[in-house]
Amino acid sequence: MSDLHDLCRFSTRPIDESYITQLHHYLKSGIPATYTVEEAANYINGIEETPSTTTTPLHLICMNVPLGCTDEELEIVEKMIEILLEYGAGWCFTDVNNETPGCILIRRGLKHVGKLYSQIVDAGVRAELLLRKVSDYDVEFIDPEDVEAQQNETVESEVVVESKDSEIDDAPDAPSQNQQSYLNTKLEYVDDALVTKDRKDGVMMAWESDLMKLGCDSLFKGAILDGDTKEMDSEIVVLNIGFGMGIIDTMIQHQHPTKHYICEAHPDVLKKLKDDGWYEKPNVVILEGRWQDNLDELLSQGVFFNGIYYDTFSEHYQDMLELFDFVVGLLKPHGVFSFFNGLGADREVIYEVYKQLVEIDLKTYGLDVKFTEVEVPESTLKSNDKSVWDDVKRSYWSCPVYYHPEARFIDI
Ligand SMILES: C[S@@+](CC[C@H](N)C(=O)[O-])C[C@H]1O[C@@H](n2cnc3c(N)ncnc32)[C@H](O)[C@@H]1O
Repeated sequence: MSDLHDLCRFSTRPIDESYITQLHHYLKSGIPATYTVEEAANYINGIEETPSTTTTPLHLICMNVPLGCTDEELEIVEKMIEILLEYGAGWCFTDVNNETPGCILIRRGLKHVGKLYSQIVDAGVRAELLLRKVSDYDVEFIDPEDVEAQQNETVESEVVVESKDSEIDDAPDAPSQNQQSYLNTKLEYVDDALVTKDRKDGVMMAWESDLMKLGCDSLFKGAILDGDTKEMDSEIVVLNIGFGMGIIDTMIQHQHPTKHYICEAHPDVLKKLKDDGWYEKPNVVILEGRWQDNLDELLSQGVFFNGIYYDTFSEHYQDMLELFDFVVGLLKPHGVFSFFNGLGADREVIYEVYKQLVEIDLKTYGLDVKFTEVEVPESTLKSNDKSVWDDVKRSYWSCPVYYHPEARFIDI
């Protein structure tokens, strides 16, 4: 334990300006804001190997900020967090309990106390935007510690950006991480889920039905031409990307759209579409293959949609950004774009970061996204005795609230 770590434990009260002075002193004297308790312990004990967990000063602050601190003390703690972040403290390092600083605040019931939590979420958004710029411009780092810090952050953030999955133990070529290996993997429809046959990764699960209902309703809101008179479009055309269990597509069919496009890439799912008679439905058009290989054609045909829904598997946030290019070209002026919002959803704080990021990204495409907060079934939380993940190897959800997105062009 170093002096910096001691300071972040708040062993003396009140927490006053002297904390700020000391923090500045340690950081200016060269102690990195990311200096971990594990590194300090190794240093003291003469151990050379790099520790696998990273308990940073930010973790200590979140762990030790007193529950009953005064407003003045809280302001000092917020200032300390601000300073540490300015000095490069990472927002998504994980400690020995696999918790980030934000996770600790949530566990301690401090999510809504002062600005502590939002400071960390904001830092997450900034870090993700910065990392993107760094990768875009291939920036070179001069200080090796900077490289290490960025790499550490990237480890987590790469995991986060998937549309449906994120657990750290997966190899980059695992079906959940790599689209080609997913498409080569056998799938299996079981009772309440679609899973990969060998690993039992959940591709789609019935507990999401209520969320699909929200998605379906959003698509048809894009058919309303005038909010006051409720005048409807004479032709209602919708596109769903990712059939899975066909939950949202069945709901869409019940609304009798003029045309219903379904884009699906996996051969086993396409077989299910055939077996279940989807090819014979008069208003259904099946686009076989990945959306990346199909949507160009729709653009050149001049097809426009009242609603577009996106819910795939084994895709990354970067894929979604590429999809936005098509969305703006394919959506009617009153149209609605929605998607299964599982971005970073296996960790609440990351889920919040991606909620803000996707809002920023959609805005650059002229789309304004509104989120509706929905409580998800308790059975989706792994802490429960009986959970929806019992027979599934990997879970992709661990947040109490779902943020249902509905995006429209900004001036509509
Ligand atoms: C989570 S499921 C969709 C579930 C669906 N929303 C429902 O209500 O049942 C994801 C589906 O997307 C498909 N998929 C994955 N990547 C795709 C891509 N690039 N283009 C089209 N479909 C894709 C998968 O094969 C899978 O059937």
